[in-house]
Amino acid sequence: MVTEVAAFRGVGKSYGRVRAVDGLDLVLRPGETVALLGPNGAGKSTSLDLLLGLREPDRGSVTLFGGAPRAAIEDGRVGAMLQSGGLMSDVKVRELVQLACDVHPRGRSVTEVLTDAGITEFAERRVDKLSGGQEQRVRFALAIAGDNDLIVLDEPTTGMDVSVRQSFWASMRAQADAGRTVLFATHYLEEADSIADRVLVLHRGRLIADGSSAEIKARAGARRIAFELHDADGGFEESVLRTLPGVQSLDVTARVPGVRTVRIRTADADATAAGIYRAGLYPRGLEVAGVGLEQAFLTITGELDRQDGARRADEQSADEQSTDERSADKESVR
Ligand SMILES: Nc1ncnc2c1ncn2[C@@H]1O[C@H](COP(=O)(O)OP(=O)(O)OP(=O)(O)O)[C@@H](O)[C@H]1O
Repeated sequence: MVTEVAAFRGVGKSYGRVRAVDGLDLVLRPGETVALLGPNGAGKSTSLDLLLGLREPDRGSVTLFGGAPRAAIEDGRVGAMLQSGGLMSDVKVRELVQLACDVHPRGRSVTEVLTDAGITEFAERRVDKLSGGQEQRVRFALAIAGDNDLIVLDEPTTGMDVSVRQSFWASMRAQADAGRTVLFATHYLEEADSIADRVLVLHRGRLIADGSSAEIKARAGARRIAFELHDADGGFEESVLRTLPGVQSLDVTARVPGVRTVRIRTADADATAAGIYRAGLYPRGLEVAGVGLEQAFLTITGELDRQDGARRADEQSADEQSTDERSADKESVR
């Protein structure tokens, strides 16, 4: 029995000199709701195109349900909502959705699909009279027009305002609750955080994190500590705070006379808190909180950028050194 919904094995895809996907290894399992998160140009759309058989990898292999992506799509096991491609415009929403249900090998009832996508109220409207957000919901309806095992959505909430976005998330979650595997690409960390049970972070075509959003936040390691220091409890030097163990950044404000609010970002909240007391300070209203997914994401990608920068500098200095050595060799030959 195949227990993999999808698998990328050593996948690479370049456009000329741009490596859009660079050595991707990944398995999606049945019933997961997976967010593919990454900044612009990270390789999300290319990965989804490869998964759907719309592009061929230069290296490695991509399988869907253990076989070629196209075979799974022809069998009606996959529904997709992509960024590209227009909708047929001179038809009503209901007619378009009906058509999608009719041609799908495992088509569902049009009434059910309209309800699940939350578009019944504008089902009689012509497609070319819809707002951008409504159009996105119709695209979603087309992706769920059949009884698919996998639903792939590329930035589905682009163009939706906040309230529409939240009701759309409920529609996505309902698909996952019905046992379908859902893979969606997004820029919105909030979306990944609240819907996905697994978050994949792509950066420059590479998978740099894979876990629950809680695990990804924990990997970034940082915590925020906030408290007040009252002059009445004794004075303090800001340098004492700066040298506490684990401190990554420090912010001290004095909005009320005699009271300083201290905010610390730390790699080790326990050590920092112990250090505060050891320094003889009396922190009032001490709070410790984890960082959000956004901060975790920035920390992880920032670390990689620094590592890449350091590697490039090393490579450059190695190149310069070998050029120097070659020149020295030439000198000695002369
Ligand atoms: N058809 C193409 N021809 C040339 N380069 C391309 C093509 N499609 C994508 N790229 C490049 O490949 C890289 C990855 O692009 P991709 O669209 O997969 O990323 P993305 O994470 O989906 O970005 P976005 O969030 O902006 O949609 C980018 O540098 C992009 O400019």
